[in-house]
Amino acid sequence: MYPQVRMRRNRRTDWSRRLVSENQLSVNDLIWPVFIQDGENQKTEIPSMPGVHRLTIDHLVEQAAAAAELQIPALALFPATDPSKKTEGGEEAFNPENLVCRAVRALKEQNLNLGILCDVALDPYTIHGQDGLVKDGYVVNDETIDVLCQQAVVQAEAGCDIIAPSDMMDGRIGAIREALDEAGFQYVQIMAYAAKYASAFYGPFRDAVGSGTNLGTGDKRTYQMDPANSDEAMREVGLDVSEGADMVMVKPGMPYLDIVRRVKAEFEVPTYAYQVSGEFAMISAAAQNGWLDRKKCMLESLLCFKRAGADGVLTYFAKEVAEILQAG
Ligand SMILES: NCC(=O)CCC(=O)O
Ligand SMILES: [Mg+2]
Repeated sequence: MYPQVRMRRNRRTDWSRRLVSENQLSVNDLIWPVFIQDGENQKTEIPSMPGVHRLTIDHLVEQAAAAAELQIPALALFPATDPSKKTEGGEEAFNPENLVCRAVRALKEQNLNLGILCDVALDPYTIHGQDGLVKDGYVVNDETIDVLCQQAVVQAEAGCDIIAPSDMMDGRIGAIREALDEAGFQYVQIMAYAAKYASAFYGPFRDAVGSGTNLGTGDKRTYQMDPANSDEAMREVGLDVSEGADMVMVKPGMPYLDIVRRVKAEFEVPTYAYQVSGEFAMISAAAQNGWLDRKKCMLESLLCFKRAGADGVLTYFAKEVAEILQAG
């Protein structure tokens, strides 16, 4: 067709590039994961996530107000549990006075226009670092679900807006939906970690919440998905949607954009990607070395989630990106 067709014609000027642009990143696409710890007026640096800190509740409240001001729609809370509170059965998960419930109540008191998302899984609370109860070396499904339902209900009681089961037990979405409804929380949303892979990209997160040392040389391959699989992700998402998930998530993000694309195309439900700690660490570390442009790579990686079909992204860059987007 050349020279009649010249693809470069539309790319020649800034205004034309903007005119033909197919996707955009907006502040409305961001969910900000935040690490929390016990204590007062403390921030603890996470060495494998440069610039990210674990915050005590007072600092969390400040950061949440800043996030709401920037119009970030939601925050996801991740507690670093005091090791003395970890047990074989993870009972601290359903203690209404646990760190995450206290943090949610403190945030809700502020009446911010900001959704609060809490994970449901036992890994922050167990000695072995697994997401469920362990019997004879195996993470047992149905017994775990009973505990997850209790955890979901105490989090909803504290004021959590979005319950996000990240455990990958079979059947937990339906069971948690029923438990929430029975407890009177018909309007608490569920974002299912529907296609969560057994990934090596979670390393820095486990440093941040302190579950890595508990997990040791263990892994989560009997419940999280094999990175080799894609059809299986469609079955997982289909089940979670049929059990009542309001939104679904694919995790990790960048190496799994094909999964995001398939989920959005096949199910047409609100679909999110989690740009996980290892992805954050890669971009941050390369930028610190002067090997990548931090701002450009951050924005490009997030735009690409949108192009793949994600309706939003959980990203540790959320606040930084929101500041850039709001500045125009
Ligand atoms: N359930 C939450 C996570 O496991 C986050 C993983 C990460 O950011 O690496
Ligand atoms: Mg599943």
